[in-house]
Amino acid sequence: MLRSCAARLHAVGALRGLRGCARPWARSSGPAPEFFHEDHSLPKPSWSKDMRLLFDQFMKKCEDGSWIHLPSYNYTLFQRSQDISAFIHAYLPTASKLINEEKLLQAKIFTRNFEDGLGFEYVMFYNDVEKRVVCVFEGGPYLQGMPGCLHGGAIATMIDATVGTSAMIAEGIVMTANLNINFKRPVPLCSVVLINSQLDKIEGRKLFISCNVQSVDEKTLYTEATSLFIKLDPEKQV
Ligand SMILES: CCCCCCCCCCCCCCCC(=O)SCCNC(=O)CCNC(=O)[C@H](O)C(C)(C)COP(=O)(O)OP(=O)(O)OC[C@H]1O[C@@H](n2cnc3c(N)ncnc32)[C@H](O)[C@@H]1OP(=O)(O)O
Repeated sequence: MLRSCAARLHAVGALRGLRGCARPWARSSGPAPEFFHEDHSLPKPSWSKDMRLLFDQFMKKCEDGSWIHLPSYNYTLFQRSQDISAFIHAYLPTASKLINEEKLLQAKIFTRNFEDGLGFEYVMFYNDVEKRVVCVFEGGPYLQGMPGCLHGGAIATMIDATVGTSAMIAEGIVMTANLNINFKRPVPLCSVVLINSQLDKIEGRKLFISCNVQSVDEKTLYTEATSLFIKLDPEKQV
């Protein structure tokens, strides 16, 4: 069990471009530039007290191995242009005709490219036995929708990132096919919330993952969501 979990996390690491991880579609290998390796899921001066407290609580749970802290980077999906190109041609051949590969070199994960404390601050933890990913998330002032509230698109983004991480850990290269969200209460801007995801079932290439967003004291249920992810099949020519 531990070995397969480690293998899947290794695969997620590969998706995130960790140094030394195998990338089966990659045509080249070699060291990545250092800036790829700053882990943005570690405490920063901009984090609130609640964010730090929850980070510490989950890190404590990691000590016996039941939970795993998932690192997070802000760089492009892959380290070299050949890798990007190989990935897109293997998995997204139809889309590849419309993609400007030069621009791809500037691509970054958009949740990780605001100045510290202004946008998406988050850290995720994974429990293999329970098939859960929990995200501790604080949406900064640049994510405002209605005055004083977090933009619904920002909430949807973080739900997608959380359930997407769960799907990638389970099955590797996946895409969101369906994301169904009920916004039940507005999320106060700059408050910390817990995004709890649960892998419900896998049927062939389909992964069903549910999710909720709660206040830190778990008294307020802000959002509920269900999602469907599809494991990409290179034979299908999406
Ligand atoms: C690789 C990532 C690296 C990331 C690096 C790390 C960074 C950290 C990131 C954190 C995580 C972020 C996660 C973000 C993830 C996105 O946001 S992805 C972006 C948004 N999604 C998209 O653009 C997907 C667009 N859609 C598609 O490309 C295609 O529809 C799909 C989803 C690939 C499926 O196409 P397909 O492989 O041809 O599947 P198809 O054979 O049609 O259907 C397979 C089955 O699924 C069912 N199905 C398909 N679609 C649906 C649907 N919408 N509703 C219900 N059933 C459906 C079919 O009915 C079929 O069922 P069965 O007949 O087998 O029972």
